[in-house]
This record gives sequence, structure tokens and C-alpha cells, in this order.
Amino acid sequence: MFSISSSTKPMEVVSYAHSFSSFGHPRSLFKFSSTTFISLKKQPMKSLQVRAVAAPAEATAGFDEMVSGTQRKYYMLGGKGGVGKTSCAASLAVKFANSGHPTLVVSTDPAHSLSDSFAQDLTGGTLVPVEGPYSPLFALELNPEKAKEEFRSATQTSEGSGIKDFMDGMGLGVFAEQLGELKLGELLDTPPPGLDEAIAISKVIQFLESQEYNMFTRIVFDTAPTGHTLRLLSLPDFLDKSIGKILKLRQKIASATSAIKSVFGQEGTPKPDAAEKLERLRERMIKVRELFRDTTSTEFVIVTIPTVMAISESSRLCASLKKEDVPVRRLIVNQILPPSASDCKFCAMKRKDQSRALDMIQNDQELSSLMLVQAPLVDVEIRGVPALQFLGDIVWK
Ligand SMILES: Nc1ncnc2c1ncn2[C@@H]1O[C@H](COP(=O)(O)OP(=O)(O)OP(=O)(O)O)[C@@H](O)[C@H]1O
Repeated sequence: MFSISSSTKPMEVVSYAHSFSSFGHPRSLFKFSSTTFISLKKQPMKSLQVRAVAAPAEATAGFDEMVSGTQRKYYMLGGKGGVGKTSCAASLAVKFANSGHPTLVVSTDPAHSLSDSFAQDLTGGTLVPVEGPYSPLFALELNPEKAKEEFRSATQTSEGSGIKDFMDGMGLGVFAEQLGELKLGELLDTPPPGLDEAIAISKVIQFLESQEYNMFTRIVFDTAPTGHTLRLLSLPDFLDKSIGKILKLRQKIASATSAIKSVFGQEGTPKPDAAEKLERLRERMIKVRELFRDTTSTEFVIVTIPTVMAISESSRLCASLKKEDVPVRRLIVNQILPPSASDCKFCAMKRKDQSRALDMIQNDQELSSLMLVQAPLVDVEIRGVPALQFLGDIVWK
């Protein structure tokens, strides 16, 4: 275990500016079509001519373990808004790809910043190749709003909306009113919060199951801020129960009505579409739940910054993750001021605040057991593959 306050090595403080701007983009060209990846040409990346300025202490050990093995692994990075989730996720993805893992980095945050982080247009909901790393690296920004629309269209008819239409579509219109107490109308008309991200994640799982995406051995998720994550975790159970109820009820009523109809010679075919879509959604949510809890393939990494507020929130997030049996082992504390021989008043104050916040982690019941990864505050914006590689080499060790 790593102790922040006592084990930080003396570091040479130099400016980060221009550290990575001097080397060109190596061209590791992978063309992507909807069905195939074609390796056209690969050149090794030029070695970085920079000094790792504020390299954190030996405590950041652990990347060896993250990179070992060829079986597929999922890393979900989450935390409070603005703490550096995207920068850490993107730098981890670059590091995996540079270590030989064909990697996919996915953003499910409705406010995407993966495009900004890679300095590349990744919008459009399709896999985009990122140029630079040794092994293929693809990025994907999913639009959770679109995913939510899909859910709406599965539960609404073209003429109108709501539970009545939905039940009509399933041949159960007469029973719609009796369903009030189950609150199913609410579920179908107003998708619960977190559903958008859960659908987005389930879509990724779905397409990764197909043969052509077998190549990806590391999947990094840049997730939405904490509130979303917590809702997402409790969502599959909620949906599983609610949809399960609808489907069971449908089955019961359908067999009763078909018996009556056959007696009166009006056997009709109920529209199966909505029910099938809901059943599929339920199965997908179960897969998301299983993925989040699979200790052999998944790890949730909490990203935070050294402030009392951020650490308090991270502690709550950690407690919720543990309660839901989500594997969480690492805590990244990002934007730590690098040591300096001569602090100005502002920096001295800031440093004191940070050190107080860092002490909090060591005394926190939830966070103190996690492996701590320190990421320094750098004095340039982390944008583009060289910058991400630079950050990744400092953070992921
Ligand atoms: N270690 C760092 N040193 C300097 N700047 C950093 C560092 N980490 C992140 N930043 C900067 O902080 C800003 C926010 O980072 P980022 O987008 O990664 O955060 P986020 O948690 O993903 O935000 P959001 O929740 O809004 O998606 C960016 O401008 C990024 O370049």
C-alpha cells in the first residue's frame, strides 16, 4: 500500500509546456469499415523526449497487472464531474494500445469530451480509429439520448404514447387501467434516470459479442458523473422486476383471452413487437448488471481530485459500488500540485488544502483500502495522443 504524505519522492519541477509538442504523430493506420479492420501500415512510435517531471512515487504500481493477460477486460472510470475522468480514461486507453492491446475507448457521458481529449472528431456514434499508438485504438462516443429514444419507440405506438397504446399493441388494451397500481405507466412513459447510459453500455456489450470485434482485449469506459452511475447500478434490478411483471401479466392474460376468443371464434394475433422489445431490453440490462459485477473481467476505477468535497463524494460512490458488489480497487487522485521549492502564497494555501484532503483518504473507511494512484496537475492542456501518452506514462505505472 502506498502512503501519499510520506513516500513521495523528491521531483524535479520543470515546465510541461512543449514536452510533447516536439514529436510528430506516428502513423499507425487502421482503416475501419463497418465490418473489417485492415492494418495498412505500422510504424513504432518515436520515444518521448521528455522528462517525467512529477512522477508520483512507487505507489502507482499496478499497471503490469492491468495489462497482463489476453482475455478481454473492461475498465470503467467514473467520479464527480470535471475531475479528469476523460483524460484518465483516454490516457489509459492509449497506454493499453501502446502495450499491445487492441483497445476501444467508449464515452457514455451525455456531455462527451472524448473528442476534445483526442483532438479528433469522434461524434457520430460509430467507431473511429485513433492514430498514433502501436496497436489499434478505436474511440466511440455514444449518444445516450438516442438510446433513450429507442426505448420510447419500443413502448409507444406511432399514433400516440403511453401505457394504453402499449397494452393495446400487446392485445391487452382492456386491462390497461387495472395496471395502475403497478406504476408501469410511469416506467414506460418516462424512462427512469440512468436508463440512457445503461442502454448505451448494453449496446457496446452487444456489438462486442460479434466476431469482428473479438480483437479488442481492453475496453475503457468514460462514464457519466457519479449521480448517473449510482442510478445506473440500481436500474437493472428495477427494470428486471418491472418488465418481468409486465411480461408475466401479459402471459397470464393472453392465455385467458385466447381461450375466450377461441370459444367465440375471434382468435386474433396480438402484436408481439413491444413485448419482444421489452424482453430484449430486460435481457440487455441483465447483461449490464452482470458485466458491472464480474470480478474476473471488470474493474471500476474512481477518479477524484484532492478537495474535501470531491473526496467525500468519492467515498459515497465507493460505498455504493461495494454495496452493489461492483469490483473497485483503485482510486486516482488527479491534479495534485507537483512539489516546488518556492510556493507563492496561493500555491502554499492550495497545497495545504490538498494535503488535508489527501489525509482524509487515509482515514476514510471506504477509500483507505483502495490502491492509490496519484496524477499530477500538469501545466498544459491534455489534448491529443502525444499529450495523453505523456499523462498515461506518469499516471499508469
Ligand atoms: N492532471 C491534469 N493536469 C492538468 N489538467 C488536467 C488534468 N486532468 C484533467 N485536466 C483538465 O481538466 C479539464 C477536465 O478534464 P476531463 O474532461 O478529463 O474531466 P471529466 O471528469 O471527464 O469532466 P466531465 O465530467 O465534464 O466529463 C480538461 O481541460 C483537462 O485537460
